[in-house]
Amino acid sequence: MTPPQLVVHRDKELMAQAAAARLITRIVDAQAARGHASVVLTGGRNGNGLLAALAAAPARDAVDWARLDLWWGDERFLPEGDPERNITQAREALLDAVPLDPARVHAMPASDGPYGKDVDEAAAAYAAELAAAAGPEDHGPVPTFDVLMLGVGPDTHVASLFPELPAVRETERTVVGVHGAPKPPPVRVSLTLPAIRAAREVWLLAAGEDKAEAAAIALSGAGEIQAPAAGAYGRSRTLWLLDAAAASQLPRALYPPASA
Ligand SMILES: O=C(O)[C@H](O)[C@@H](O)[C@H](O)[C@H](O)COP(=O)(O)O
Repeated sequence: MTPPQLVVHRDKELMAQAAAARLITRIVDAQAARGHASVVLTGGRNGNGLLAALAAAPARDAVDWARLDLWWGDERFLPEGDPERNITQAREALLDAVPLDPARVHAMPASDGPYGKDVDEAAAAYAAELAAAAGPEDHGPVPTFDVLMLGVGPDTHVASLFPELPAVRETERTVVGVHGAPKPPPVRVSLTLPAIRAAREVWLLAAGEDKAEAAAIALSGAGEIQAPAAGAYGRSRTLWLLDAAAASQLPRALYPPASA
């Protein structure tokens, strides 16, 4: 497990801009090193705020968008094009504005897609797509994502892994169907903790006072079943990107003195 590093920004706007700049650099570096990059997107306001900031950043043109694979950490199991689907929101915030290769945009299945209402089938299909994209250099049935982003819920959930629900206990499968999520909609598709941990870098985004308790709990040694965010870490880096409000309840020993 890579111990979390914390970066605290003054407010959520600055956090989104700085994270967008960081993501551009990370993608450009990965493309220079390996010819392509892979990023896992998250739903939620913070993730979409980052994408909108990226859309507005002039440096976005430094990215070779056609050599970028996009995956999702979770999806709300709703019909294609539903405004509540994470991909619909990501398209609006950024994806429609950049020249991506559609074959590299790995949407999670919709509830009116080939698996119909069967969310478990849909999850298995996404797991198969991930496995097909993994190469011999990867460590298992999931590609080594360059950056995997996660919003953090006030209850410490990440992706659609909610405290104590079966999905957060999954140790074998890489993608699961989620039933009865406390955040609407109740039916979702989610990467599991083992899939999340295949990433080189995991970035957790938390802004606002309603995230302060969750950040403090997850960063104070809580167990991952009770606090899923505590179980989200990357192979080489785990980065918490916070605004000052979300950092306000962190134990003093953790709070980076030079920031905010
Ligand atoms: O589908 C979703 O809702 C998410 O992927 C979810 O895990 C989200 O990232 C958090 O709930 C934080 O959301 P906010 O950034 O809006 O607080």
